[in-house]
Amino acid sequence: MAEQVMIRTQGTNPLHMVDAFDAAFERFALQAQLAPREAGVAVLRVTAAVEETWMYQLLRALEKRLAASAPSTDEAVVYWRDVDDTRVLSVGAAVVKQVMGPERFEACRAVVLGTPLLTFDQPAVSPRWFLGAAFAAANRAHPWEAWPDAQVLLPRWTFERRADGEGTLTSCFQVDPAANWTELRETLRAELTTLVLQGAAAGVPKGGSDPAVSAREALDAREASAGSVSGGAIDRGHPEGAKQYDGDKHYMDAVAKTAEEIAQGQYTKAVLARRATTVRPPGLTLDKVLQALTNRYPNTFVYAFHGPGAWFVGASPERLVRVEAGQVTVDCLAGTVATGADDAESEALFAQLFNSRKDRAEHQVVVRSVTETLASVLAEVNVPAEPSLKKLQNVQHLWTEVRGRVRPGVTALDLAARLHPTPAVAGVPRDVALQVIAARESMDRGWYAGPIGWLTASGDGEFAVALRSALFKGDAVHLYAGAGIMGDSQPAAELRETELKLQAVRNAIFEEHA
Ligand SMILES: C=C(O[C@H]1C=CC=C(C(=O)O)[C@@H]1O)C(=O)O
Repeated sequence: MAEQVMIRTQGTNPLHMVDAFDAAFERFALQAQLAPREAGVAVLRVTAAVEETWMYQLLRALEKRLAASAPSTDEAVVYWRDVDDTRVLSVGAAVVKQVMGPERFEACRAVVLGTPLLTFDQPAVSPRWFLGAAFAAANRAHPWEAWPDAQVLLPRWTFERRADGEGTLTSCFQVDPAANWTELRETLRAELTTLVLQGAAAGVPKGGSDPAVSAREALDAREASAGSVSGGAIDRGHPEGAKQYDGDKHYMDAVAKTAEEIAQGQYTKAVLARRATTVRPPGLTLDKVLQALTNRYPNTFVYAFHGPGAWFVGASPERLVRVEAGQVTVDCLAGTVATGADDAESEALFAQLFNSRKDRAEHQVVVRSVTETLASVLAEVNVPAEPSLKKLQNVQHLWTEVRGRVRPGVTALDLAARLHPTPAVAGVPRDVALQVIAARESMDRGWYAGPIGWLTASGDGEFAVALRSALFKGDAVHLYAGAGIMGDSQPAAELRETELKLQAVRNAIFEEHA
């Protein structure tokens, strides 16, 4: 039996999760049979020591498994790490809905609020639903073919670890009054055991560490260790892969034309983005990329969403909205300058940014629009008089944190749907900016600059704007970045700015070559 096998780890034996879950399941099944209810999704949560290393290793094993399956396989896997350093890894789906069309957020909301959840815990457990969405509901094009306009997901397994080390395992699964509890228990137990062992096995340091080693082999290999995440070797022969820019000249022409129209007073602001495609270094695993992103950009949301044949990965500095117990927080992020070689240079550069008329105007457009959008749905809105600094490893931004109190019944998703797309990624007026973007970018943004994050049926949740992101598809990595264009924008400067932003993910990919 799995629980009798010693899995040697640096921390806690991850198999304890199976026993904790099993005991909770037994209690749940008993209560459910005593108090039969309608069909719905059962929610079980147990306290569990979820090791960070094990999470990365499980992700590595899952990536390997998904790469070996059909290219269209869109099995749900989400990694999410927030600015408070809570890390979440979810696998599988109890409920998943992919939505196309402009009513996508309403459709997702209906799924979340309309799914009956069964829990006997007090207070009731309100599990995280993950949601990811494209920048625009549009015909998807390369490299986003087959990706939905939005996807909402109630994971089957969610492993969570907070910064203070507290961890939980949450399981969601369909039940009905006629459920065969014995069978269900066996099925879930076997699934969880496989996941736990896949995570442990991905760290086995035997002869080059093959993450594909199966759970069964891991059981046999009693030496299994959940130790270091040394990962696959990166081909040092390709320092930056075959770098290929999809049209620098095209981008600068688009900026020039847009700035001219803005200077003529046709509209106020538009954010133009571009894509750069690079070759994925052979042997590079996503867990390494996520670790590198977290180390480099600790004050960002680090994420990985698995979708049809690809992974959407990034480290976003911008919170679209957070709702927690009625408190709302929204980031306004716009206005960018490079980080200097040392603190003094960084401060001097930030002072330039702070005093730049163009950047302050670009920033203020976002603050005004966000404040106006929130005014009608929040009971109270607080806006600092001046922007402050959001400093990242490679860039610095003007940042205003808007706070408020939500009116009853308004959810994090409602606010995200209203705010998206903010002028930090679209422009002002919104409809004109969206037309300019569609006409000038000549690419599909896909999920870049869309809202990604989580919500619960009780209305809490947190969404980031999916910036500093890349789509990992086959051996290609498609990186995305944009810049806010104003009437006095200089094409070469905006190109440089997007280049700095593209480096966020590129540097994490190639850091092994530094
Ligand atoms: C559109 C992006 O950044 C936004 C967020 C911060 C600063 C921005 C800027 O200065 O243009 C953008 O509004 C991106 O990273 O692709």
